[in-house]
Amino acid sequence: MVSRVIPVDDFDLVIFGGTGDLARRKILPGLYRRFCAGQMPETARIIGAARSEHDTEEFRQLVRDAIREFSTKNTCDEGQIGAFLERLDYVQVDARGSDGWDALKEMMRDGVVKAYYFSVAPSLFGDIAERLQSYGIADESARIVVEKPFGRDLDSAKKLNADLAKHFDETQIYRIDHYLGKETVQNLMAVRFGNILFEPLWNSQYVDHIQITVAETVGVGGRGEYYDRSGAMRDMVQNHLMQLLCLIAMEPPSRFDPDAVRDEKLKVIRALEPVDHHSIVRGQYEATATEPSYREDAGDPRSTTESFIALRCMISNWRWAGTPFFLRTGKKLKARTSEIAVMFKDAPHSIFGEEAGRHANVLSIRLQPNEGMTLKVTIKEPGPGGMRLVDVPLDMSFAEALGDDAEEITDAYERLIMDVIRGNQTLFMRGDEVEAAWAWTDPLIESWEKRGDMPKAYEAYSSGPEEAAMMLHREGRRWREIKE
Ligand SMILES: NC(=O)C1=CN([C@@H]2O[C@H](COP(=O)(O)OP(=O)(O)OC[C@H]3O[C@@H](n4cnc5c(N)ncnc54)[C@H](OP(=O)(O)O)[C@@H]3O)[C@@H](O)[C@H]2O)C=CC1
Ligand SMILES: O=C1O[C@H](COP(=O)(O)O)[C@@H](O)[C@H](O)[C@H]1O
Repeated sequence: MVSRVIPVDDFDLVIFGGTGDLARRKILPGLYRRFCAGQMPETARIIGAARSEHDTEEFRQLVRDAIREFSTKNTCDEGQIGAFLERLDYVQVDARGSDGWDALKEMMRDGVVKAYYFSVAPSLFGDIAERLQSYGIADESARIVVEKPFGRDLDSAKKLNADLAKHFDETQIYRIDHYLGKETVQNLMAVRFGNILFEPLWNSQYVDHIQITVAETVGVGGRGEYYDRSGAMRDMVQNHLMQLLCLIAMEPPSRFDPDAVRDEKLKVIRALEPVDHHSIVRGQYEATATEPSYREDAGDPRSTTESFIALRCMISNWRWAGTPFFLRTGKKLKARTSEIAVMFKDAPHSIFGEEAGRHANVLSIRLQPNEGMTLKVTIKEPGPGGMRLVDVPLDMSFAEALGDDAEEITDAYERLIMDVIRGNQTLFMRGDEVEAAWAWTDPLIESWEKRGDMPKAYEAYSSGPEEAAMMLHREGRRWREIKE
């Protein structure tokens, strides 16, 4: 299978925070891969902009080092790295002052797509947006890309939206949620809406429940200070897990276009019921013999922030009434795996008698690692032993299905940046979606804060606190195993 790479229009992309961690780990290596894939026009340019002083050569060296360190799927040689670096420039800019803005304006070309990636602390978003306009650097076709976290509650998100809206139209604002750029997430829409097979079963009549798991093996060391102010709810649930929930639960949009898709996602968020405290389990990882506990990583021996959370959510609409959605995410869990599992109901009547046991179909959608989908189906056990039933997987690993092209599965960031250049907002969050997501999460957080609920301790590299397992056991269900 040969994938087609369609070059994007010529562009000038400015990365504010071009020397920072995210730019070095994700954005610049991602752009380099798009360059290698032939998606970047000959004259496209990338301008790093940050506070520290560098000349262009120093910035190029920083990017060369970043590509070598972080470009895992590196299929290019040093010659190509050199050719890519030719596209790079650097400008020293103070987001809060006047230094560098005239120089940046001088560097921007007319007649090409202008994109500005705000890979800086959110407290600088408003300052940069304001200066892009007051220095006449951004025209009405320019795009801005803003990173998470988009606020820490409804009020701060509203303020951020209002600050950006003073200078940019909503059609120019690209709020990144990198989970939306993951290959399988888009495949989820292709599978749901490109096949007749699943959609008739996609409702509470046939689906017993849905599990969304994003498990990480890493702890919060190194990001402890940021993380301790956020916790798993703000860091992962309010954005990534809710976006996955929306894509699984939404009604078919009339078209695969930005507003049609985002309108449907918004309806899901607005239909989410409040979650009471019996349906939330929060946890913190313990120390191992050699590694610190969450509280040590966070630098606060009394921290009540959760490094794990599990929730039971209900959606109040005709399609999903009665079907629980279980979400869970956490650090230092047993394996790094992200999966959506659609757990279908048992067949209404077994013609094979009680001894055949109970069998239910499961559709597992794996985001990472080993992107792919597995449908567990029931068949007759091979051999002469009579009508005995077994469950077997119908497995579609994207790597196997795509053969050599599996290498070409693009990383979320590179896909999303190319969408920005193309002017396609489908995989970006709209302002009202972000606000609706905070409107749902705020009361849950306030409720556990008011109650003084303490997170449960869990053993590092386990499946999380026992209480999370109990939450499902109480109703005769169980979590899927966390495994790669
Ligand atoms: N790192 C990550 O894995 C992730 C990060 N994010 C988000 O991405 C954004 C960037 O994060 P990250 O790269 O980690 O942050 P870093 O602290 O590593 O980098 C910050 C960048 O901002 C620049 N900067 C700081 N102050 C100014 C200023 N006054 N004017 C101009 N530039 C300035 C810094 O320049 P200099 O170095 O020259 O001072 C640096 O390039 C944040 O919003 C973060 O929440 C989101 C998801 C993951
Ligand atoms: O946004 C974030 O995501 C990462 C997990 O991303 P993944 O693509 O590696 O699954 C998470 O570690 C981080 O805490 C969070 O801010």
